[in-house]
Amino acid sequence: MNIYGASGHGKVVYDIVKSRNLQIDAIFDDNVEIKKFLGLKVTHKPTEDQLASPSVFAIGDNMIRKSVARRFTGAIAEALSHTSAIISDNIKMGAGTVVMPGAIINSGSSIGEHCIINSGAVVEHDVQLEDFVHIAPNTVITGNVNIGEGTQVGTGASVIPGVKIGKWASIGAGAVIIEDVPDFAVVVGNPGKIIKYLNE
Ligand SMILES: CC(=O)SCCNC(=O)CCNC(=O)[C@H](O)C(C)(C)COP(=O)(O)OP(=O)(O)OC[C@H]1O[C@@H](n2cnc3c(N)ncnc32)[C@H](O)[C@@H]1OP(=O)(O)O
Repeated sequence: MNIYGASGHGKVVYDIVKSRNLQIDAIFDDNVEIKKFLGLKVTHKPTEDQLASPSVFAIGDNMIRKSVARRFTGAIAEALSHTSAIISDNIKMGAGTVVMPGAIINSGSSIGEHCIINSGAVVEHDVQLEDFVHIAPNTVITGNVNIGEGTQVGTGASVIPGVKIGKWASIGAGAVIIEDVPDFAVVVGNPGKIIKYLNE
């Protein structure tokens, strides 16, 4: 398979692929200045043959990951998880999603495409995450929470049961979310308060 994104996030995705004993065929990156990644050659213009092998987008920024994924013409990898992650059999996970070391995803949850469930994050039962969501390291999403497309929940944040968070919102590191969050809102603190809205 291929890793698209020769970045810090890409290094952790590399470890996931290695933990599964999968073969890495190529590393892609749009930045022509990046020539090497963990000792491997970086490809800037993939060939048709390379595009036939499934790719995972190792790009931490949700908006950039979406734009790269949407214009990509090659095969896309199935969801990929580190062997140390604990994932219920009773969940759905879309293509391109990555689950980092030590993360937990419990029964009844549904994870969209190209999401990141980062190191040590907990996604409890019956959670629904739309595409391109990032749950940052050590964050806790409790039961029956819904999170819209492209939202990032910052490291160490907690979301109490049943809360709905809109699309392309940004939850600050360490925030405690106890009520619904609208689309594009930036929320920080305990209890979480809206400080601004991101430009649609
Ligand atoms: C493997 C990995 O590395 S995954 C990476 C995961 N990434 C994260 O967890 C990052 C989470 N991001 C944050 O917490 C950011 O601070 C954000 C998104 C909430 C806000 O970022 P910005 O829009 O740049 O806001 P900015 O830094 O200008 O701060 C605005 C105000 O909010 C406050 N603020 C920012 N973040 C927080 C926070 N997490 N908790 C409390 N207050 C905060 C600032 O102190 C500032 O207050 P002031 O106006 O009184 O001075």
